[in-house]
Amino acid sequence: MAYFNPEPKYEHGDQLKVGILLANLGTPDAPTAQALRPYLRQFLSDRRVVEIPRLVWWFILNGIILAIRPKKSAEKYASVWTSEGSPLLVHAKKQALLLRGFLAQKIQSPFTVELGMSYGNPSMESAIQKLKAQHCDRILVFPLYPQYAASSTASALDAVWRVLLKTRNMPAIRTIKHYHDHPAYIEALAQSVREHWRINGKPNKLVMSFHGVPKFHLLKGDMYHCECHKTARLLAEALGLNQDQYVIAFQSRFGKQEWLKPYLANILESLGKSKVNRIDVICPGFSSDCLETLEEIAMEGKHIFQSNGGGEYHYIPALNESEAWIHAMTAITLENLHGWVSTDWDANQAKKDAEMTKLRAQGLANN
Ligand SMILES: C=CC1=C(C)c2cc3[nH]c(cc4nc(cc5[nH]c(cc1n2)c(C)c5CCC(=O)O)C(CCC(=O)O)=C4C)c(C)c3C=C
Ligand SMILES: [Fe+2]
Ligand SMILES: [Fe+2]
Repeated sequence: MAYFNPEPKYEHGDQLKVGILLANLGTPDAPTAQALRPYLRQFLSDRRVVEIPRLVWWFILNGIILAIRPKKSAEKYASVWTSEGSPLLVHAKKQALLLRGFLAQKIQSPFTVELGMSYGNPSMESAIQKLKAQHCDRILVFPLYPQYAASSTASALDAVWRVLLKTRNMPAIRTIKHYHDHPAYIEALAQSVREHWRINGKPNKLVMSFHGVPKFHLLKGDMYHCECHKTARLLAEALGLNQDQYVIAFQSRFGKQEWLKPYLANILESLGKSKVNRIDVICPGFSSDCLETLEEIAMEGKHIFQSNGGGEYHYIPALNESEAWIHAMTAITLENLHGWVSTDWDANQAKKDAEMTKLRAQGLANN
């Protein structure tokens, strides 16, 4: 079998395009143990996700985790699965469609948008092949993680590089590292909170929960923790919250190692025990609702808080397809496409420049 992927047929004169590759984590194909096993194997074999010596980890993964977790996780997935499929994939597909539509209002040169996942389907390979088939010679990779983490953002990029290693005619590549402090992203979050408060009134505390990672990632130079804190501070500022009105927490601890603290479960337990009347929980690091938000936060989190004596518990949905978020995605994309596409701004500018040139030639303009 050939090592390199076949190149699409190219005729002289075929139009070259810019490709925008939305990259996300991925999800199982079905909420069943059979579908969970290959998904979890691929996910948990990623060295960026689990950094335990390979041989030791091989025995733990195959002997213990893949024997127990698929069934347990499948039950959790079944509780959030929709008629259209896994929430993560359903939202990611809609975001890709909407982004294409919003960009079409702004970009005047040929472009396209595809979605690729680090684990599971649609794979990064299939996404890049679709871009190549449409003659994309320049690709912007947009990982849908606001805060950079080696275990999420860099894993998505690794998946892209693995495909490119087998590509003969390499496209030019640009990548977006993060957008944790982008004003349009912060504003999209703030708008979703304000809208929730307009309908439901305000809570006693806003809990901002981020996906956790092992603590040693931070100690070894992964700045994810700092970026989560910056997002939280900017969101609190946008909402006019003082430090007593919000708290930051990290969720989804996996395994026995120490992870980033405070753990969400401990925060919810102590807020419950303090008999707090109402808390709202938002997950600013998740651009789409998924297992981690709909099951762990909206269901499990509520149970922890209320079984410890807490009152009302509101989960504020992820940004999903909100207009402000698609606007933010559009802004972030356009900022990273400078020089690769012509926008309506460029076209207007070109028109103005042409008019000025004409006026100057006629001696009518002074500057
Ligand atoms: C084993 C360690 C894990 C690290 C490190 C990790 C980092 C990390 N994950 C996300 C986002 C998501 N993770 C999701 C599911 C999920 N995460 C882990 C483990 C680690 N994640 C597992 C084993 C699973 C699978 C589900 C389960 O069996 O519990 C999801 C949801 C996917 C879905 O289909 O809905 C997301 C999203 C980030 C952003 C991150 C690092 C910052
Ligand atoms: Fe995770
Ligand atoms: Fe989790």
